[in-house]
Amino acid sequence: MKPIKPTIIAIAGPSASGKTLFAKTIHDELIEELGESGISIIYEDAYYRDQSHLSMQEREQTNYDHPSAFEHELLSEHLNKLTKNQTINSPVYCYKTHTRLNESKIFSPTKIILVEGILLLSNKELRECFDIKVYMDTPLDICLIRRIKRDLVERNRSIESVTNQYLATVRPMYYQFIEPSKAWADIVITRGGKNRMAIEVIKAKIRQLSQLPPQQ
Ligand SMILES: Nc1ncnc2c1ncn2[C@@H]1O[C@H](COP(=O)(O)OP(=O)(O)O)[C@@H](O)[C@H]1O
Ligand SMILES: O=c1ccn([C@@H]2O[C@H](COP(=O)(O)O)[C@@H](O)[C@H]2O)c(=O)[nH]1
Repeated sequence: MKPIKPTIIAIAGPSASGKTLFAKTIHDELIEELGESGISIIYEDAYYRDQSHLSMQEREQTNYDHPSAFEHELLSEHLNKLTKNQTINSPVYCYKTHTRLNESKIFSPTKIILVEGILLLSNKELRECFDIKVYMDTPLDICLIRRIKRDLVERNRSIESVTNQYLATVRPMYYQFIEPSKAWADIVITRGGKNRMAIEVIKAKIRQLSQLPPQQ
């Protein structure tokens, strides 16, 4: 029997808008039903360019909110392979050292692939890989509060480094690249990663797609 072509769903939007929480909630609530080969998540952040050739001071100056910080060409190559039911070796990124780890993650195609990241809809090649494009439209001030809390606890940051980075790059790049990319979205979600109705709507669509017979 011919394997089903994976359906790729992008979840884009500003940093700390709830993309990860939204994707993980959908994944965790469907994994038992769909099984390991049914649904998985890929993170755009894993495709930040390696910076091990730079000093720590130089890495701290990088604009991580500009499209050039990502190896989008590798991500679109990987998504194209997955749609052909090929396995990929996904990079692993570390926020604390701002580098890729010396390891990769073997990632096998699943029927549904959720891809989450800030700049997924800003890149034409990537957009062409997505079957459904979702944008988390959480107000920027709410995102900032959540980002401060998260980055202090999970990403080894000080309040000063989070606020400096926010003013220097996060906020301007949001207005230049992320907010305009909303125009490409099929579905715009308000109120972040806990919007229960939005979670249920996407789950229902995934269930419907998962029941389709193999394509001829
Ligand atoms: N609706 C919400 N209410 C409260 N906290 C939330 C909500 N959505 C997300 N968060 C929290 O905000 C932080 C950032 O969310 P996250 O999903 O990591 O955002 P993103 O992946 O868009 O950067 C996390 O600590 C998460 O648990
Ligand atoms: O080394 C790094 C890499 C990324 N960032 C920041 O992360 C966010 C994107 O991740 P989210 O999970 O969507 O928040 C982006 O805004 C970068 O500024 C970083 O600080 N350091």
